[in-house]
Amino acid sequence: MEKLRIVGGNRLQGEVRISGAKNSALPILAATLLAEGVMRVGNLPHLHDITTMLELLGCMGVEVAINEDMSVETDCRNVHSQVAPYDLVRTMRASILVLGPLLARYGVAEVSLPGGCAIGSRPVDLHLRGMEAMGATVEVLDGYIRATAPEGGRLRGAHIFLDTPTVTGTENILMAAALADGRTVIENAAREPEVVDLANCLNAMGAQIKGVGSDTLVVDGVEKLYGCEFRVLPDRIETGTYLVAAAVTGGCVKTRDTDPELMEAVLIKLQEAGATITTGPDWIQLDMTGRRPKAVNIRTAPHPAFPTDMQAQFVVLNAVAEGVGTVIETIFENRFMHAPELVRMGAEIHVEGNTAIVTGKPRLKGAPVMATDLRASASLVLAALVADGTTDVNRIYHIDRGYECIEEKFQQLGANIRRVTG
Ligand SMILES: CC(=O)N[C@H]1[C@@H](OP(=O)(O)OP(=O)(O)OC[C@H]2O[C@@H](n3ccc(=O)[nH]c3=O)[C@H](O)[C@@H]2O)O[C@H](CO)[C@@H](O)[C@@H]1O
Ligand SMILES: C=C(OP(=O)(O)O)C(=O)O
Repeated sequence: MEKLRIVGGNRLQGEVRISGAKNSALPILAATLLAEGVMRVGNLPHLHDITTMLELLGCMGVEVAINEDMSVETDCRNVHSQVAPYDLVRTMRASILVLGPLLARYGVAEVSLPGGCAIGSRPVDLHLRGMEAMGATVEVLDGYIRATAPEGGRLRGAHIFLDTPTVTGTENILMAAALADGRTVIENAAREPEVVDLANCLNAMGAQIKGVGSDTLVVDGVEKLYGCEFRVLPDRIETGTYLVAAAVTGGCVKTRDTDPELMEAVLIKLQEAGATITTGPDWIQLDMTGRRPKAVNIRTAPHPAFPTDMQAQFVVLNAVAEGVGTVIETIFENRFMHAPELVRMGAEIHVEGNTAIVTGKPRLKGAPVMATDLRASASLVLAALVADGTTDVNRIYHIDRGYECIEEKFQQLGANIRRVTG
């Protein structure tokens, strides 16, 4: 098994290129199922989850051509299956994103029910209720969601109120509504930049979506969507992770090909921690000038508030900061799996329910640690970068789901990090 071996203590300096956003690329690739003609998607990150999504599309009969610049071309002419099998869905929950497009375009979908995962139970009831509101018959049988469009094979527009602004739920309903008969209104919709990116892509394909970026999306269904060229937006979570790496090591890092407008809540907290942030249209630089960060209080909530996908990284920031920081996780019920591993590295963290109280220590100590989910893994890498001695981060397949070339990018910034086997 591969692991990352990190010797801590180097102050990170330099520039790093930010990849396309995983959480935008995945729904956009699923949306290619809706296109008549060839779709070309650019700025795709080189990640396991992207490979899994391409494999999933491939097993349904989508023809996928990968270009050297990591853009892909998809052609749905020969789609012969509307099944998302367990073996692929279990490795990537986001496979659920094919449900809406399959049902809208082909009138049927059979998608393995994604199970719970380390961070929480993560039900998909709101996705299913949305499809039912649009007239679909949905049943869960033998671990599979089996959904069928009403007679005539076309979903109907509907008024849908989401109990909670689910990100992939909003995306699934949006894709289904784009080809439905009539108007769909999605209220309490998620407003994450990745939902906006998908909506912009669908509109470029010929969809009629209004209210993009707000919590009320109005979709007038069209009969056909067409292929187009679309470039995925930059990954705000990858950007934030490299900025926190600079902050905890007292360094100065410029993230390139990113977008400061996507991450206001995170940048405000980094400034509160004592970092000097400068930005341009497509870059963000964080300079810590060798100082230790100050502890900050964090409360995760749907966009535009502080993102849950940056929570673990800020627990590490607080773990090495001056003072005490309170971190409240309101999105997922079990997203503090990094805390016990960080405690093994000398951090002082007390978790009670959805709150972690983190008392900063001047130093952490290297140790073998185990990653349990994607952002928890990233947080362990950040802790290792600042810890005394060597840390082995095990089970890094989680990291490879979400961070492109992580060791090369950190090496470029002066970190002592390498991938080892065994
Ligand atoms: C591929 C992708 O984009 N993943 C992101 C997406 O996950 P994902 O879309 O799975 O997360 P959701 O926004 O759906 O989850 C938010 C909350 O809603 C609950 N819920 C969700 C759906 C549902 O049908 N019923 C229900 O109760 C969930 O359990 C959770 O408590 O948004 C999360 C929250 O920003 C991020 O952490 C993930 O990185
Ligand atoms: C939780 C995440 O991803 P996923 O929804 O794919 O599990 C994440 O990107 O942090």
